[in-house]
Amino acid sequence: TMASQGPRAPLEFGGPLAPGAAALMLLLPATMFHLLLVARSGPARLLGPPPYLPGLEELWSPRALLLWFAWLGLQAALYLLPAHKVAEGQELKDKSRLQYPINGFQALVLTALLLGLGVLAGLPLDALPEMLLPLAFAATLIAFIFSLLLYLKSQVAPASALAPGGNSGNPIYDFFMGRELNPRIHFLDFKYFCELRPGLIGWVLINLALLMQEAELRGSPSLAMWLVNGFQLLYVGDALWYEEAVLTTMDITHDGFGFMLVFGDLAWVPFTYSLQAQFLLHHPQALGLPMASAICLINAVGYYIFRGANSQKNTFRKNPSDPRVADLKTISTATGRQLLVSGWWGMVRHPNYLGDLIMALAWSLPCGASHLLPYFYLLYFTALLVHREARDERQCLQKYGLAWREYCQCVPYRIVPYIY
Ligand SMILES: NC(=O)C1=CN([C@@H]2O[C@H](COP(=O)(O)OP(=O)(O)OC[C@H]3O[C@@H](n4cnc5c(N)ncnc54)[C@H](OP(=O)(O)O)[C@@H]3O)[C@@H](O)[C@H]2O)C=CC1
Ligand SMILES: CC(C)=CCC[C@@H](C)[C@H]1CC=C2C3=C(CC[C@@]21C)[C@@]1(C)CC[C@H](O)C(C)(C)[C@@H]1CC3
Repeated sequence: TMASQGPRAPLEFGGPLAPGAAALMLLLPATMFHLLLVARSGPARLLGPPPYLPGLEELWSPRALLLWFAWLGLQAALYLLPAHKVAEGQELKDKSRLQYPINGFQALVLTALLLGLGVLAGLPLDALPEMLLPLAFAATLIAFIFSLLLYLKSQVAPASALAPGGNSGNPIYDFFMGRELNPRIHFLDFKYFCELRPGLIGWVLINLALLMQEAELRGSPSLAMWLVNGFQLLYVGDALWYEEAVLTTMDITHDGFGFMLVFGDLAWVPFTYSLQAQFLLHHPQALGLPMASAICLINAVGYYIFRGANSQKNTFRKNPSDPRVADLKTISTATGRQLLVSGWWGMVRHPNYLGDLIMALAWSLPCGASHLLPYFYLLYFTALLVHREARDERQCLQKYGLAWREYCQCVPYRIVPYIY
């Protein structure tokens, strides 16, 4: 059936004109290439001009495109392997629930095993850092083409399959936000697959390749490089271990799958989230044990809050009488669902964001204080989470009305206690 226009939602990124979707579609790839170029330049100035503008011959490489297809094929094959659990997503508009395989951690381990065997057999993993520019260019091309295919696919999707936010009727805005909520072919759910597999695992793979190249260059990887690799591997391992929790995030339940998420998942995450390791390869930092221990402590505190808060909410949402959460104070809402007002969710309204931000700081600190560049992730992530918090707040107010206002009165701070 042809899609009829579903309910119109307010535009979430300021409409199709600058600083809206069209501008972001240029700005996001431009920022990614800027970061890639600046990280390898001597001065490494985040706010300065890029050291040079690369020609097409430096960006375009059929080998890089082939590598991407091989990587996507490998991850899709691992996704389609039998899973120990198949989870059900949230209820959709038509009252149905989609099924999702829970085998992301297995995919991470199998990827590591396959790559380990590959390296033993002579796979030149340390050649990857040299290919970052063409790989990022290939990812950008794939993101544009894939988003276009998804936009076309959404034209033949039933109205009930459309996302609330990507259905404005403006083609540029809808291409950016994504029209269809959960585009999939049979069991292969594109958004769920892209959010957790090729980009996230690609990110730690790029980090590892940078570590190996540093070892080749300087005899052994630096302590700073070990810390960045370890912290970010923990983050990605955690995301895949608790994979099922992603099914309740707004990306899966509310946002369409358009250029923003496709580019975010496939290009932005692997190539900009690995910025600290890229910086360290070209700008080695001396890091003493006392400072390294302090940074590990900061990461551990951040992880403790992040995991504690996310697990507490997930446990509560699955079963409010679970003994681990049964003693927490709650507010009842008209929907029949309850809101936690003590424990982590009584400290601030988004304790998980706070933990995530503390970890972001710990990922930058090993890079020293001489440059702003390695702190880019912290700055971008603060902006992303402030914006995300505002969107979630709007959605919760709509869902829970007065009960949400009562929660805001009981827990007045959003992310940082007594500050914000
Ligand atoms: N590294 C990265 O680039 C990014 C990381 N993240 C991380 O992803 C994780 C998920 O974040 P996100 O999807 O934004 O949202 P959350 O996991 O914070 O979920 C928000 C939802 O939780 C429920 N909720 C809110 N308050 C309460 C309460 N007091 N008691 C019970 N339930 C409550 C509401 O949904 P309901 O009531 O319907 O259950 C609300 O919509 C976070 O840890 C975040 O830091 C996010 C974006 C990018
Ligand atoms: C600037 C730009 C292109 C924005 C797109 C935003 C995306 C990069 C992020 C939106 C939500 C994300 C999440 C994660 C990664 C970044 C994106 C895709 C996430 C998979 C990271 C790991 C976490 O543990 C998580 C699973 C909770 C998280 C989910 C949201």
